[in-house]
Amino acid sequence: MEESPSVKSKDLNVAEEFEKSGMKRMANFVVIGHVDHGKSTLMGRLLFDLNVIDQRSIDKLRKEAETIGKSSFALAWVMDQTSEERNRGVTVDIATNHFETEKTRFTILDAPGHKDFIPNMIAGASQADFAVLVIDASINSFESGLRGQTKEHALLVRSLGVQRLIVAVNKMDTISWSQSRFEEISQAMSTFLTTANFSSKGITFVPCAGLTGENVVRKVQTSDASWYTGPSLIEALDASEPGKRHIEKPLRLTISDVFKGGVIAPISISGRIEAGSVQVGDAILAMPANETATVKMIEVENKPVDWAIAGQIPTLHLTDIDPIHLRSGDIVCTPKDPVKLINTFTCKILAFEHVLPSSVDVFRGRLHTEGKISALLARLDKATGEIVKKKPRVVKPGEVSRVTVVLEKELPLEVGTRVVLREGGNTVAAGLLEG
Ligand SMILES: Nc1nc2c(ncn2[C@@H]2O[C@H](COP(=O)(O)OP(=O)(O)OP(=O)(O)O)[C@@H](O)[C@H]2O)c(=O)[nH]1
Repeated sequence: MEESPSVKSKDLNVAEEFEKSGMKRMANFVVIGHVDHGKSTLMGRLLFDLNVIDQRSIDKLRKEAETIGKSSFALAWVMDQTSEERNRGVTVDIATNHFETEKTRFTILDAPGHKDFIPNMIAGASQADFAVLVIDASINSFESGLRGQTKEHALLVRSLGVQRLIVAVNKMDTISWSQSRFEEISQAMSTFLTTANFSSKGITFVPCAGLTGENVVRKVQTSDASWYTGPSLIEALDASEPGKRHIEKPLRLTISDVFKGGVIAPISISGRIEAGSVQVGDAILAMPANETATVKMIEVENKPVDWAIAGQIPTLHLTDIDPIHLRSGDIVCTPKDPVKLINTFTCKILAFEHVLPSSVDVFRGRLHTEGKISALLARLDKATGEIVKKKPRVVKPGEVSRVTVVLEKELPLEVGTRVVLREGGNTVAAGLLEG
């Protein structure tokens, strides 16, 4: 009789297997920016020019787009795949797509720009090694984006641990590839981003036009752009070092999708492994439900594999669990070293708004609960983390402080987890759990 996969792959040393496999390095990036600045079009163009999608599919999309009078949306539709998104013309959830260069296997997490969808963006950003911030260079658009989501998104991804940013200064075709406009935008963004704790080494500005494809994969040809000698978007992406993989740590996976009633197993989940690894046959623990399950099969990018490691976004087909215990946003961990459920913690926050002891919604990725900031413990020096003032009365936007948060419902949280605090639909602060 053939050995079952669970016996075959049990007790592999996944870190060693990974070394041996010679697998390409992996990088996940999130695409952020103000609504309509061209995120989906830019990513659609990237996939199209890298031959990830063929001309026939694009023609089909264009035809469909024309029937509803939105032909310029065809490229964006490559990313915004669901019909709900098409009808509304905005991205409503995280779309993932893959492509590769000689060096790297990339996963694009396309986050929506619409204001109401910030929780989804938080979920995307918490899975990202770096971010592509798309800015519409055309007259007035950059400025209105700055008042809109451009700054908030940049602050959010930074507070979720993203250190590297590629700023795609997009729609350059609408301003005849104006060097002075590109420089004006780069200058204004640099000033803002360095005060938001990005190091200037971690930021690259790339002028491009997603709609025409100039300087995305193809170098820009027009003589208007002869002043530009820097990288194309794909070159800038390839030059980005992915974050460190925590393969040796205990398993932590955040569920982004749950699929019920599959052929392989009654329930399947997918999500990014933040730390550790998982192999076929493993027992896992789902939190906050605190229920165990068995991994029957693992797929990465639709191919069955024996194991998956930190940085990958696998689908796990599970048995021995009631599907009601698994929801998007939940955490999967190893029962040997589980993440604990807690209802009080201290965290270091970066304030986006004035922060006072008050009620807040606390997000860990998509998982969230109501709670309150019960105490402002100290204001901290941004660079050194040292205490500047004990028990401040209020924390101002841009300041870093240590606060105590009390939750109404327990959440699976541990030291080093990123949380976002929101109030009445606005992000007031983002922070790092300290204890
Ligand atoms: N001229 C020009 N138009 C562009 C370019 N890129 C995008 N557009 C247009 O800008 C509009 C918005 O583009 P999208 O890609 O849907 O923008 P988005 O940022 O993904 O929007 P959301 O998904 O709603 O957040 C569409 O009409 C695009 O055709 C560009 O490089 N040049």
